[in-house]
Amino acid sequence: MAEPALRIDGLTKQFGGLPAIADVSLDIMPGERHLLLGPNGAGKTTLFNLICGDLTPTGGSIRLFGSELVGLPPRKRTGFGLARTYQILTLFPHETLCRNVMLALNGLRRDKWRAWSPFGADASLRAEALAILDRVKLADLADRPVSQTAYGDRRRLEIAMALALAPRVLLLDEPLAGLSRDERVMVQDLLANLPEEMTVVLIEHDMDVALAFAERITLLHHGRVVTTGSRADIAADPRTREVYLGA
Ligand SMILES: Nc1ncnc2c1ncn2[C@@H]1O[C@H](COP(=O)(O)OP(=O)(O)OP(=O)(O)O)[C@@H](O)[C@H]1O
Repeated sequence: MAEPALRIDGLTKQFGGLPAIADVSLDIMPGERHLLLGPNGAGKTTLFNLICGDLTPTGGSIRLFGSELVGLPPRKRTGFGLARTYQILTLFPHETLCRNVMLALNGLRRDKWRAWSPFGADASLRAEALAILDRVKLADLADRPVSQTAYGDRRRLEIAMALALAPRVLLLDEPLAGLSRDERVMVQDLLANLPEEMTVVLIEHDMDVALAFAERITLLHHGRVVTTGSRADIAADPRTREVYLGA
């Protein structure tokens, strides 16, 4: 059997005495579209924070294509092929959209400190950034500062910056939150056309979108995995109803 893209084993995170993630084990296979489902406070964002290194687990292991991530700083994890978007925007507001993407691309380049090639004048880097902005239909706004763009544009820019990292595993935290109807269609279309080999883990509260996208689903509740399975498995499982209805 192929090696999982992401193998989480016995993962635990306590805040004070309370476990936000409790003994979570989960395999996500290469190219899988995986949805993390669960009511508010279930631990979905905490799990993302642990995977990308914004939080340190109390115990357990997280392997990306066999390499242990626990103990590595977030930048190193990016180098292994991991990228994420945040519910809270993390952009450089006074830089243009194009320069934001160039900065993301530049972070991957080995020759980033080449003193004789001023960053802003790097034509190939700019062309690459423009191509990525085009994928999220933002090429028209390339030279506008982020601070002068609408919320929906920023959310799409954030996805563009994650794509600029050419990730093998992409974590998307509510990519549709706060978007207009047109923008939602645009992002849904973008999600549907991500490279097949890219593994995507999604947190999304819009069930229609989430279920249309995901092949496998993990239901979390109180920081624990209740069940993992296909859409049909999760829909038929009485525990799904119990978790959502608090029965
Ligand atoms: N930095 C923190 N300090 C203390 N407790 C935290 C911290 N971050 C999360 N928690 C707690 O961990 C639990 C899980 O929160 P988390 O944000 O991961 O849930 P979630 O499933 O992403 O919820 P939502 O759907 O509302 O975003 C909650 O009880 C939350 O209060």
